[in-house]
Amino acid sequence: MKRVLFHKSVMPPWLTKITAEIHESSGLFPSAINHVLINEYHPDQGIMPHQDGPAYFPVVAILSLGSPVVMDFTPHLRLRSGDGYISKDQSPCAESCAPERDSFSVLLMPQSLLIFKDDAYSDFLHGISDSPTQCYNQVVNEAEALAYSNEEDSRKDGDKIFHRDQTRVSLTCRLVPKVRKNLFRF
Ligand SMILES: O=C(O)CCC(=O)C(=O)O
Ligand SMILES: [Fe+2]
Repeated sequence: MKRVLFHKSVMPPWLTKITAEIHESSGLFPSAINHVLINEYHPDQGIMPHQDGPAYFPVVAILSLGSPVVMDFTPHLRLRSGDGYISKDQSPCAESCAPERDSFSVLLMPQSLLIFKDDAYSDFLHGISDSPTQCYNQVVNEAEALAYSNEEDSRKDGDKIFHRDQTRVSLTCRLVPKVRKNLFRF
C-alpha cells in the first residue's frame, strides 16, 4: 500500500478545496481539517483493524475512489492489545462471513464520503480485509452493495461477496488539534 501524508502547511489547493467542503458541509469539525492521509490499495490489500490515535479530534472523514471495499467495525476490546491493533483473523470477514456480535460493516463506494465519530470512533476498531473477495453480509448500506455486485459474485452458501478488480484510493481527513504552547507554564 502506498501512503502519502499531507499536513495543512503543504496541502495543494485542490486538496484544501476538498477538506474545506467537508469541514463546512459536515459542521462536525471545530476548525479546518489539517491532516490528510492518501492511501492506495491494490485489490489484495487492506488495513488491519485499528483505532485512530488520540492525537486526532475524534471525527474522521474518508473519501473513497476506485474499487469499492467493505470496512468492518468490530467492538474494541480494550484489554486485548495495548497498541490498538488486533490480529487480522479477528476481522469479521477474514476467513468467512460469520458475523461477530455487535460488529457491522459499511460498503465504501467510489466517490462516497464516510464520516464516523463518537462510539464508532472510540469503541470500535475499523479495518478492511486484504482479500480481493469482499463480503458484504453485514453492511448497513446493502442497497448500494446489491446495485454493485452481479449474480456471479454471490456464493452458493449464501454469503454475499464481490471481487475487487481495481485499485482503491482513499483520502482520510482528520483534525490534529493545536497543542497549547503555554500548557505547562507555571
Ligand atoms: O483507507 C481507508 O479507507 C481507511 C484508512 C484508515 O483507517 C486510517 O488511515 O486510519
Ligand atoms: Fe483508521
